This record gives sequence, C-alpha cells and structure tokens, in this order.
Amino acid sequence: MSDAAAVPGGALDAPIPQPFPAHCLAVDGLVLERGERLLFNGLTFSLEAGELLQVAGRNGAGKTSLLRVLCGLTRPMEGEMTWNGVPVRRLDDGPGGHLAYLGHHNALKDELSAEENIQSQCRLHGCPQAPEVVFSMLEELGLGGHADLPVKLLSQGQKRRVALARLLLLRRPLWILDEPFAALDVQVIEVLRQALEAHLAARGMIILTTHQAVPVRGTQRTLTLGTGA
Ligand SMILES: Nc1ncnc2c1ncn2[C@@H]1O[C@H](COP(=O)(O)OP(=O)(O)OP(=O)(O)O)[C@@H](O)[C@H]1O
Repeated sequence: MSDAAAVPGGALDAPIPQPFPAHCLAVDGLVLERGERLLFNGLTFSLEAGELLQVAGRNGAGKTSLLRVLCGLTRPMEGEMTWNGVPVRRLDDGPGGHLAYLGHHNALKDELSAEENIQSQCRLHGCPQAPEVVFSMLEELGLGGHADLPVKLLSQGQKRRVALARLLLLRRPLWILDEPFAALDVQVIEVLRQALEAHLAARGMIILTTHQAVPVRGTQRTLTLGTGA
C-alpha cells in the first residue's frame, strides 16, 4: 500500500491543546562513555516551557545516547537532572509522568491494531481516550481505513504514523523524539510540523534529533554534540 495515501487536507486541524503548566528541565554535568568512547563530558543545558531543543551532531556523536539518558534507559557516569527544580534519576514516562518518548523503533505490538495499540498505551499511561478520539486522530494521519488492521500489515511509514498518533494523544508536556521525521512522506511531515508547533504553543517542551533543519516556529535552540561538550 502506498505510503503516500491521502492525509485529508494534509494538515492537522486540531486546535491548540489546553496549555500545560510551565515546567522546566535542567541537565547539569552529564558524563557518558559508550564502548570506551567518551561521548560527552560535563554536558549542561536547560529547557523551559514552550522551547524546542534540537540535538545535532554527526553520526555516532551520541544523540540517541543522550535521549536514552534523559529517558532513564541508559545511566550516565555522572550528572544530575532536575524537573521543576527537583532532582530526578529519570524523566518519568509512566502513569502520571511528564515524558513521551518516540525512539527509532515505534514500540508497537505487531498483532494489535493501530487503535488497540494506542488505546492500550494511553490506558497504561493513565490517559484513556474515547474510541472516537483515537479514530479521529488516525483519520487525521491518513490511517482512517487501517485502524482495525494488525500493525504488522502496515508499511514502515504507516507504523510511524500510528506511533505519532499515540504521541499526540498521550498528553505529556515533554516530548523526546529521535529522528521523528524519518520514514514520513511530505504530507505527514507537515502534520508533524504543525503538531510540534501546537505543542510548543501549549507550553509543551520538545527535545529532538534530526539531521535536517526543524521547520517549526517557536523558540528553538541547538545543542551540538561531538564538539568537546
Ligand atoms: N550499547 C552500546 N554499547 C557500546 N557502544 C554503544 C552502545 N550504544 C551506542 N554506542 C556507541 O555510542 C556512539 C554514539 O551512538 P549514538 O547512537 O548515540 O549516536 P548518534 O549521534 O545518535 O548517531 P546517528 O546520527 O548515526 O543516529 C556510537 O559510536 C555507538 O557505536
């Protein structure tokens, strides 16, 4: 099935979501070694409500590794993170947490449909959604006719769209996204671009890696790894 299947209007018509409270994240003095390579040493940055941080750097510079540290999937040798001034070991993505993470893998269960994948994850994260809300989001992302199929039957780009629909419905203030534009056709790139802008406008925060410029209005900063940071 063509990944260029229609996205109605090619745009997400959803209004800007209810604003989040003004959170802030501070990262101080992170040190990480991988396979005997020092990827970063004393890495320090902060992020305020409504800001986007693009993590840049050449292949192998440590971008994915940094996102994994932020999500608590990899433990740094040294360093501290605070969320609203309170030290945290990891940015919680469990029920009641503040984080939604979209990595290289979509983390979908192959045997479940798009709708079931999203419903189960939303319930697990403590924000159950009405079926019509899920279907409407899938429709926005051009998956209206595919909501009931096991996701193993979807193309790579369609699976990525399901993962994006889940991200948009999880309602978390901090999005951590690893190469979110990869495997998307131009129409869904536009949907994602608008979703990122709406998230920032609602005082959400975004940390993402991408090898392209981020075509999003709003406060953006760049953190380039592999420069002795
Ligand atoms: N589990 C691991 N064990 C050993 N080395 C690892 C591990 N995971 C990553 N690395 C190494 O850490 C370095 C940084 O990898 P990482 O995936 O963070 O880079 P990246 O900047 O995201 O790269 P790309 O742009 O290619 O996605 C690489 O040299 C990689 O081989």
